[in-house]
Amino acid sequence: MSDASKSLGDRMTFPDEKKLDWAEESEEMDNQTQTQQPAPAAAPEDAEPSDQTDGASEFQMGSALLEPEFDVNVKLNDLQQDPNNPLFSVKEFRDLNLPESLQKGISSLGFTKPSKIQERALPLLLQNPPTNLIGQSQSGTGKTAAFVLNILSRVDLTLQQPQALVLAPSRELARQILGVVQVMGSFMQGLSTYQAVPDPATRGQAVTGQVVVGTPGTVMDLVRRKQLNTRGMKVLVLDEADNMLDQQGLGDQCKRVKQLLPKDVQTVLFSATFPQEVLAFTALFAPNANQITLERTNLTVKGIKQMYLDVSQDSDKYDALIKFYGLMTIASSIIFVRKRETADELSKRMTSEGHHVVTLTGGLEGTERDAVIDQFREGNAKVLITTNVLARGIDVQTVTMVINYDIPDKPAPGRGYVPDAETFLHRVGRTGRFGKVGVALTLVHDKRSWEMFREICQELSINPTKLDTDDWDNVERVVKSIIKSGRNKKVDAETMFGEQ
Ligand SMILES: Nc1ncnc2c1ncn2[C@@H]1O[C@H](COP(=O)(O)OP(=O)(O)OP(=O)(O)O)[C@@H](O)[C@H]1O
Repeated sequence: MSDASKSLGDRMTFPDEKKLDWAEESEEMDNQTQTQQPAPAAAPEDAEPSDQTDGASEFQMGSALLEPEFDVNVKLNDLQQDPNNPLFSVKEFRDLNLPESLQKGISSLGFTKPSKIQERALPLLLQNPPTNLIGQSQSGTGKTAAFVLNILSRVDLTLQQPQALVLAPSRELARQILGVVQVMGSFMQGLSTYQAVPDPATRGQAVTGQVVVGTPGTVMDLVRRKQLNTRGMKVLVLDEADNMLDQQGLGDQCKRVKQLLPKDVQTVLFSATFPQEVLAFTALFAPNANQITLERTNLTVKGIKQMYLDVSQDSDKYDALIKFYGLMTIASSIIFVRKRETADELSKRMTSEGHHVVTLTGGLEGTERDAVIDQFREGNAKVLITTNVLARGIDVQTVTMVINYDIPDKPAPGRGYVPDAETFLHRVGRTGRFGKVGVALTLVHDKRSWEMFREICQELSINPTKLDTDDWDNVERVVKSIIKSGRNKKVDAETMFGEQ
């Protein structure tokens, strides 16, 4: 029996009781369903969105985790020929009726064929009169290009006023999306953009950019101070929409912003996750929307190889992490922790031992955050330690490993903290992007963390491979073979996809 085909029970056995600290801690689219609503005869009245919110807010190992570009291209071609893969499409970009300038923009980004979400969402987005859309597809499958192409095809270059607004949950994601707008629109003569994130340098300026991308709080401030005129807005996009609408503060701001836009604004919501309870009120935010949704069992990205390290206690996590890094070459990696303090502590410790790491948390100033993420994107720093602030949307192609140093959790009314499968999925989705292979490593250190991880795995139908810290040579062998199986495009379906 291959490792991949063992049952969850076989592969996720309880850690050795002797090692446990039992104390509780304080702290594809063939399966993708597409529902097309008939286009409303007249623009629908904006329903008041529900206020039902939940509160919250070159280490070296035979270069195992360094992918040669050629390999990746060959594999991408193969994946895009496989009808069961989210990157597959029947159509070519030229079949999507996009203007010549955008075809050039697409080529300049190096895209040859659309992914499924692009192929399916774009015809729905581009139809007239415009209709709302709720679009779901796995992490790293090209949702950004889908909504950016719609926006750019609707911008009237003769009008120097804001016409489209994209809201994102973090400063880094807003900056990244703006970058895509700029490259994709680089052949649209006269296109102007505006980055609406906290920035003392632009305070007080009137916004004239045709495409505005920002975070909800800053956009709200700009509208309130009458710097951003919303009258000419034709498209509103919420990226990571489930997260935006599910959080008390962010959700309220998004709703307020929407109320200030023209009633017939095309509302577009994208995410890799739309939990059932959130879908109900996203539908109120984007009434009569066409919907492209995924079955819960299809949310995981097959190229992301799931593993876990079972250590004895919380205080052993650090040594295990360092040992793991010592084994291999990792192009770039992201370590997710629960709290800022852990990020700072980990960073101090790793730095003092000669590792080059950078840290990004909500505790930094905007300009510091920009400097850190830019350093990481440019490859000047290979290890990024962060909190959930960067769990969603961030696209850095060189990231071959994501580490869950702490297992993601969320508050649940009356139940304290419960495992957060959505955040897990978004975190690990920072690797394995658009057909690349990546590794997601989760650290488990006691009964509670093990149970949380098991719940997440069950919810997402993940069958992770256990790495035994008693035998590091074997860890190296296991990791190598798992990655190799993901790389080899000729491996049988079970070996490649059977484990998740
Ligand atoms: N058609 C395409 N061909 C090749 N590469 C593409 C294509 N579309 C998008 N990409 C690339 O795929 C990567 C992931 O795209 P994107 O960031 O839009 O994913 P996403 O679906 O929004 O993911 P997430 O859910 O994590 O936000 C980007 O680097 C993007 O440039």
